[in-house]
Amino acid sequence: MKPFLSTSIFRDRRWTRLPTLQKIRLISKAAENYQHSPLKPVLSFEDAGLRPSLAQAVYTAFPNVKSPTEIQSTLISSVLEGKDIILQDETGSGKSFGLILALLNKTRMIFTDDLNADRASDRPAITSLVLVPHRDLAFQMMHWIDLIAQASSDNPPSLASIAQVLVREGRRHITEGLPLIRNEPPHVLIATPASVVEVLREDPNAFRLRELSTVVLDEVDYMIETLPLNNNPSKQHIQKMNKLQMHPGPARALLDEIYEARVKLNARNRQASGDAPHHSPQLILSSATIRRQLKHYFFSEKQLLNKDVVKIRRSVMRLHGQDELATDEYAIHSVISHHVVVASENGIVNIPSAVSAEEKHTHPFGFEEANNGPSSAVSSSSFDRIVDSTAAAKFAMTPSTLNQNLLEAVAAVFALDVPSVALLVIPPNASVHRAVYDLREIGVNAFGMDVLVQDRGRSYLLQAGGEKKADPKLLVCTTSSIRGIDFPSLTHVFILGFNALIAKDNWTLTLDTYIHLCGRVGRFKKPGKVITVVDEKDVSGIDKVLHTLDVTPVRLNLLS
Ligand SMILES: Nc1ncnc2c1ncn2[C@@H]1O[C@H](COP(=O)(O)OP(=O)(O)OP(=O)(O)O)[C@@H](O)[C@H]1O
Repeated sequence: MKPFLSTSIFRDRRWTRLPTLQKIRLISKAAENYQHSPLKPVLSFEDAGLRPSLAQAVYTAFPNVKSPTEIQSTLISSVLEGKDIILQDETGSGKSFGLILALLNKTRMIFTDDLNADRASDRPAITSLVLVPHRDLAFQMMHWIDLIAQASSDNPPSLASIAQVLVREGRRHITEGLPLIRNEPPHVLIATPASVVEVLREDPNAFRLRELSTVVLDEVDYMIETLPLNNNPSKQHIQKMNKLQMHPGPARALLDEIYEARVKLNARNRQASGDAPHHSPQLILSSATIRRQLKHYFFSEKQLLNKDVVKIRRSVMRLHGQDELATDEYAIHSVISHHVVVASENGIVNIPSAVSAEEKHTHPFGFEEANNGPSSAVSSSSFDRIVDSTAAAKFAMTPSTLNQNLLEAVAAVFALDVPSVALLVIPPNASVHRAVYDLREIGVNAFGMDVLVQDRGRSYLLQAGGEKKADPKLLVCTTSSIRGIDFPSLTHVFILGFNALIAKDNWTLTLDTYIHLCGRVGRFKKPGKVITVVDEKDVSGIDKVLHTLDVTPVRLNLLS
């Protein structure tokens, strides 16, 4: 038998042949025609299809989780029926959580190897591969699974055989986790696409992708880059398209590899009779923001999906045309209040277009009591643990590239308004270490976010309350590690350097970035504040984003 991946990009780095421009221009009829699945009524997790022992462990591990949402009911039963799924609902509605439960419930894949005529041996294989955009989301999912396994009363197997994470981690070589995966293949492998590609390049037999039962792409639109559909593309647009096909990125490359057979079958069957049957592995795409261009990629350009895909969605905020739900049903309009602070040498003020909270009828916040006075001073010894002393010495000698007026503004609002924990999101190319250093220099209790470290994120993965703490924390991260992160006790998101988040020539992407950043609060309809801190030249940019999303900025009274 031909060794798996022997002619693939993982070994010799040859890329798939470029589709013609004409093909790219075709807008799929299949993508336009497929139907939404009717949502199932909310019953219990057992009724949705979870084993009673798994459902019981979920109730014990997550006391707030009492029954599935409509979306989760429909999702769990569709996953268990083996259907391809597109899952789209607003941020914080429980998509990832529902997915993990459904995957844990799937039957474990076991293969029988014929060692010789007399002896056959059963070999457990990886049942589901969950692809996520960054390591923190992988570890967050792993944490959920760990809690469920611990709460399980039916003597579960080792955690490693239930789930493992494969991501790039500091100086650790990516292949270091491989022996464990080989010896004890997990039921669910959670990985970033880049780490799977990297491992398979080094060892094409590291794991058998063809034996997978399910492949999930959570935050799919972040991992599969697509360009807006354009029937009259400019030269520049065509150049970008060609570049994307020459350098497809790890998620695209991995899907090409896993679904090679399905793509061929679909192409043949569509020519013959219009649609193809399912071909394993089951493919699940999930995000709050799945736009037309991405569907076009899966249905037309790659022919990975057919119209028999199950589309599960409740509320999708459309950027063009009519929304399906009343505006106040979206968390972004109802429970999240949006603020824009303009910082300059002269101080900080509200954006001119902001209205008062009374005019906006904002949701009353459960954390009204302001934390007056500056946040606790940071001792140099605790500082050394967070930014190592060599880095600190270097930072002290070099000017920061971060705008200090903006940092001062964050520090002021943080000190006056944040009861327990807030997130500060900085542009993808900015240094988290440097931002933490600069913030600590002005007295802010800042940490680089890391869900593996207790006081930098791990302890916030479960806490529900937004109660006032003596030493509120500011967790700093970049836009590339924010997707899907769920800190139930988070009340504030600060966004810095908004200009760097504006995607030139891709307005939808800019809007989606804002939607996901502010989606860290307002989760499961809990109130939260998003505070974008800009300098004067970026006022019109953020105004345009808010206006397009039908969001009215609210004045922060503490500035007046
Ligand atoms: N049925 C439920 N009842 C109560 N809480 C739930 C339920 N399902 C999920 N949650 C909680 O909702 C929170 C958000 O879940 P999750 O991260 O899965 O949302 P998401 O839709 O994937 O968000 P994003 O789009 O930002 O990735 C989690 O804290 C989870 O524990």
